[in-house]
Amino acid sequence: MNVIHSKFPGVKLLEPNAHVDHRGYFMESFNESIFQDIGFNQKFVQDNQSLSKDPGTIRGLHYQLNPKSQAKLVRVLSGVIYDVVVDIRKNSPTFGQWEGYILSEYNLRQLLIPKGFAHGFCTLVPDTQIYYKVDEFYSAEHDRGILWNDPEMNITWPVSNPILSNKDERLPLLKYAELNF
Ligand SMILES: Cc1cn([C@H]2C[C@H](O)[C@@H](COP(=O)(O)OP(=O)(O)O[C@H]3O[C@H](C)C(=O)[C@H](O)[C@H]3O)O2)c(=O)[nH]c1=O
Repeated sequence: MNVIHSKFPGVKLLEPNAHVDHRGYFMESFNESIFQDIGFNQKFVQDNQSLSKDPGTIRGLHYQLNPKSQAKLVRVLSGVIYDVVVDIRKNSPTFGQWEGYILSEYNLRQLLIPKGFAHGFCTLVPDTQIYYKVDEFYSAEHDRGILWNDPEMNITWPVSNPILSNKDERLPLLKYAELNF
């Protein structure tokens, strides 16, 4: 597993070792020992999967409030996404800063996102399916979000008129978001 560090301590891009042969490839898509080796000792308790039919779909930016905040391990089963994290830890020197990464069925990259970050992605091709592990169960009452195109965050998305859920269309700006990290 190759580990690529990001601008945020704790946010890491992971490149699994794919064993390629004439049939295709095999890889260990998750191995707990590797996460212990990189200092991630939380236990994943829930797996999620979503399909976005059209390119230019943005899901996010989402997070759960403490005590139900979630670390996430995101990967792409099929398709390509531009995956974005935003530091929402109020006392962090990088509060409100973001970074984006291309995850795809081709680069097999996975993104490890610790608690304290909002997460969202934009699909770049049709029928993109993502699969991600979280270390805290879903809690609708702790589910929060930040508007994708908040001008202060100024995220450079690959689309300007995305497909959004009704919920995501009405998310607050970061400065009005409820945060307790
Ligand atoms: C997240 C979640 C949702 N749901 C239900 C709630 C809604 O009735 C339905 C769709 O939920 P939502 O529109 O929040 O799904 P996404 O827009 O894909 O949100 C997710 O995508 C962004 C990028 C994330 O990082 C979050 O993990 C997650 O919020 O599934 C559940 O039953 N369990 C869950 O864990």
